[in-house]
Amino acid sequence: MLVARGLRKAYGPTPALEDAAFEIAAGEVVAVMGPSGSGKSTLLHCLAGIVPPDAGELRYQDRDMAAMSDRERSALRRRAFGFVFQFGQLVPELTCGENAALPLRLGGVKRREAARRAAEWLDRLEVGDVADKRPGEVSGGQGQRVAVARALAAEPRILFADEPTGALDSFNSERVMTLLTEAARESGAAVVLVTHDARVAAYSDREVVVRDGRTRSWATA
Ligand SMILES: Nc1ncnc2c1ncn2[C@@H]1O[C@H](COP(=O)(O)OP(=O)(O)OP(=O)(O)O)[C@@H](O)[C@H]1O
Repeated sequence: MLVARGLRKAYGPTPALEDAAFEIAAGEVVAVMGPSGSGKSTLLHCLAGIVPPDAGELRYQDRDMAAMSDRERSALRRRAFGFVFQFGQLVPELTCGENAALPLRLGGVKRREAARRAAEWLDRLEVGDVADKRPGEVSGGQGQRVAVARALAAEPRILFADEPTGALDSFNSERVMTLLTEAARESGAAVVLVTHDARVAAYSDREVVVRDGRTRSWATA
């Protein structure tokens, strides 16, 4: 579904990626691991078309992402990609239900239908009861589940998750990972999961380790 070869990216004199490779198939969960500063987030940002690599090949469903215009790339991100970050990044002025419906609304889905689909996903993530609350009124674990519901409600082909449980205790972390991977597998979405936590990586099918901007891949034990 997504294939990258020979990715390079430097921030000024600092190399972040040097000859990194990556691939992921539909329904696969791949953990990206490695020490702090090794290039994990940069790899995720390049794969998601957020940061343009300096060199290398990047193909989504056999389409060259480098050859796309900025507009095509952002349409692809909106339509086919979902995102979850360490801190849910919910919009504080909106209720959790409105937050979960937001990507659907931006994709042109009518308000009532978007609300219905968002509510279904909030229920699946066990946070249906906080739909009318604002993010400031819910716990970290609940907020993160809302963020996962928001990402999955839009039915992305690839979910990019950067330390999605980094701010959670171990109970919430395991629950969020279970719900996230179950939901992704059911919908056939691929998941690119950046984490430094081996317990989180254990939910993946395969691990890619980044060291000094270079990648190595193997099956999760
Ligand atoms: N926007 C930026 N401007 C300048 N340098 C950057 C930028 N983003 C990352 N870097 C540098 O690129 C290298 C790789 O960073 P990256 O964030 O990809 O690592 P990481 O493996 O995700 O780290 P962490 O686990 O600490 O989040 C580091 O040396 C970092 O300082």
